[in-house]
This record gives sequence, structure tokens and C-alpha cells, in this order.
Amino acid sequence: MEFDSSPVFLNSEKITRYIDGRWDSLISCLETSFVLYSSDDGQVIQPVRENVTVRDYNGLLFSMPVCSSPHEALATKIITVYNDNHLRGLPRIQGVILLFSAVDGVLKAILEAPVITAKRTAGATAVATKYLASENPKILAILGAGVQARSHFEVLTHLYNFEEVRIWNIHQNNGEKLVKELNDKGFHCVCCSNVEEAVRDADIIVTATFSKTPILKAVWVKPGAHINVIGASNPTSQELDPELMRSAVVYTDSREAACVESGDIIISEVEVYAEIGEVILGKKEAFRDKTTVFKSLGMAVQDLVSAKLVYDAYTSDLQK
Ligand SMILES: NC(=O)C1=CN([C@@H]2O[C@H](COP(=O)(O)OP(=O)(O)OC[C@H]3O[C@@H](n4cnc5c(N)ncnc54)[C@H](O)[C@@H]3O)[C@@H](O)[C@H]2O)C=CC1
Ligand SMILES: O=C(O)C1=NCCCC1
Repeated sequence: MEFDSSPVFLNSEKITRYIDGRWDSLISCLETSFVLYSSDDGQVIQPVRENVTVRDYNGLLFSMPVCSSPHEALATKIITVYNDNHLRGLPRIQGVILLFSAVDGVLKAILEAPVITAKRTAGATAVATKYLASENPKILAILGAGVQARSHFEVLTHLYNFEEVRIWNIHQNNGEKLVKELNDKGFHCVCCSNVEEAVRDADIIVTATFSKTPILKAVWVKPGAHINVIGASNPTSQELDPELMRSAVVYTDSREAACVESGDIIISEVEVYAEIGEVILGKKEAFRDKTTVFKSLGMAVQDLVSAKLVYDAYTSDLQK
């Protein structure tokens, strides 16, 4: 019997076709992935990711393997993160996700990683925000104007009807460019010239930068705000002032990863109160009235469920 073992290759354009406009499905898959990860029953096996430093070029290589029994799938995301790539006119994050069957080990698909990384990170934030933010948020502030800033704008404006969306970027011209791009699509956003102005009275704040040192201070943040911390994914970088970290209830995606990868947690010496999966499971409380931080590191299981969503949509399209 012939066995066609060739995996399909899904490039960014194809992935966009199968994932765009599907925020609700993606958010629901990601919510499930948080629950599976934080359950104690071993349905998801996900070691802390490995990384290799490329010292000469300010780069990193990450390897992120995972097995999810309920999905009968294995995946590994392999990405490079090159902080100086904007100077080369290249994206900072590049790579692929390999999706295998857990039943027979067959490699089903190779998917370019950037679009899924952008969407699943924002989708994961959406899940955390749904549980942790105040019920009727009016002001959104986004710090950063890159890939994650865009996907976070998309998902959070999909979930909420904000009265105001403010964007700040270290290079104001890029902040203005993003604001123009969004306003041309019919939104109403404003570009702020400093962080304090951007976050004043904000109900939801997203930090999505490559800053190594804190950009957001406790005194600027409204008590009860919810902050999604997307950048600073290594033990020596911070986006939040330690005082702010200490004044908030801190949630994360993976406690195990946070304790070795998050500078915001390690340097501030704060306790992680809960994984967001534990909140969804009802094992830990969602303190909506307090200032909350969701420290997102990014998990391989998020890539697995998102890659599977895209792959399943692609294969079912082929059968039509
Ligand atoms: N938690 C997660 O699952 C994931 C986190 N990330 C992290 O999110 C952050 C943003 O990633 P992308 O949007 O893909 O990158 P990007 O390159 O598209 O955007 C980066 C933004 O950071 C700004 N920036 C750079 N240096 C800065 C500094 N010193 N201070 C303030 N702003 C600065 C840039 O102007 C730009 O607006 C990175 O830290 C990345 O590692 C990325 C993917 C997944
Ligand atoms: O989960 C991911 O994907 C990433 N996390 C932090 C660094 C860049 C990519």
C-alpha cells in the first residue's frame, strides 16, 4: 500500500486565510489549552522551552515541544528572535510550527510561525482579560506598535466596545503610523507622546515591546486596571516597574516557565498568584476589582491548538 507521508506546508498567506475572522473559535481553543495545561492529569506534556543564544548577532533560537493527548497531536515550534532585525528590514520573530499526529508520529504539517504566534498570543490575552478585567472597560492603552500591538488591538476591540484606544510607541512616528492605519479602517485611536498620558485611567493596558527596562510605573496606573504583559520574555528584561508588580495580583500562563523566564517576576521577587488555567478551572479567584497583571510567556500548547485549528480548516476545505 502506498503511503503518502508528505506534510503540507502552510505559509503565512494560507494561514491568514484560515484564521482571519475566527477570533471566537481561536479564543475558545486557547481557553481549553489553558485548562488542559493547568490540570494535574498529564493530558498535556509541555517542558519549559529550550533556548540558544546567538551572541554575535543578538539573536535567540527557541524550541517549544508539546504533546496534547485530547488533540492526539504533537507539535514543536522552532523560532528565532532577533532583536536587531528591524534594522535589517526583517521581522524580529521567524520560524515554523511542526504538527504531528500523536497516534502514529506522522508529520502532518509545517506552518510558518509568525501569523499563528501573533494571533494565539493575542487570543491568550483575550482569555486572561475576559476573566481578570473589570466588567465594562472603557479605555484601552497599548504600549508598542509592532506585530503584537496590532493583533492585540484586533482581538480586544473584537471583545469590547472601547470609548478610547490609546497607543504609545518609543518611536512616535511608528505609533502614528499604526494609529493612521487603524483609523483609516474606521477605528478611532489616538497616539500618545508618553506612557503616562497613554495609560492614565486606562482599564486595560497591553505592554508589547522589546524593552529590557521597565516602561510602566505604578503611579500612572489606575487601581483596578488589568495589565497584559507580553514582552520581556527573559529573566533579565522587564516591562513593569517592580513596585507595580508588587502592588498587583499576578497571574501567568505557566508558573513553571514564569519562574525561570520572566524578568518582571524574578527581579521583582513577586509570587505568582495563579495560572490563568487555574482561574478558569475555578481553583483560584479572579480578582477583577484589584489591579491584575497577566504575565504572558507564550506556550507551545497554544501553538498546537492554533496550528490544529488552521490545519483542520485547510483539510476540510480540500475535501469540499
Ligand atoms: N508572550 C508571548 O507569547 C509572546 C511575546 N512576544 C514578545 O512581545 C514583544 C513584541 O513582539 P512583536 O510585536 O512581535 O515585535 P515587533 O518588533 O513587531 O514590535 C516591537 C515593538 O517594541 C518597540 N520597542 C523596541 N525596543 C523598545 C524599547 N527599548 N522600549 C520600548 N519599546 C521598544 C518597537 O518600537 C515596536 O513597537 C517582544 O518582547 C516579544 O518577545 C512575542 C511573541 C509571543
Ligand atoms: O511564545 C512565543 O512564541 C514567544 N515567546 C516569547 C518570545 C518570543 C516568542
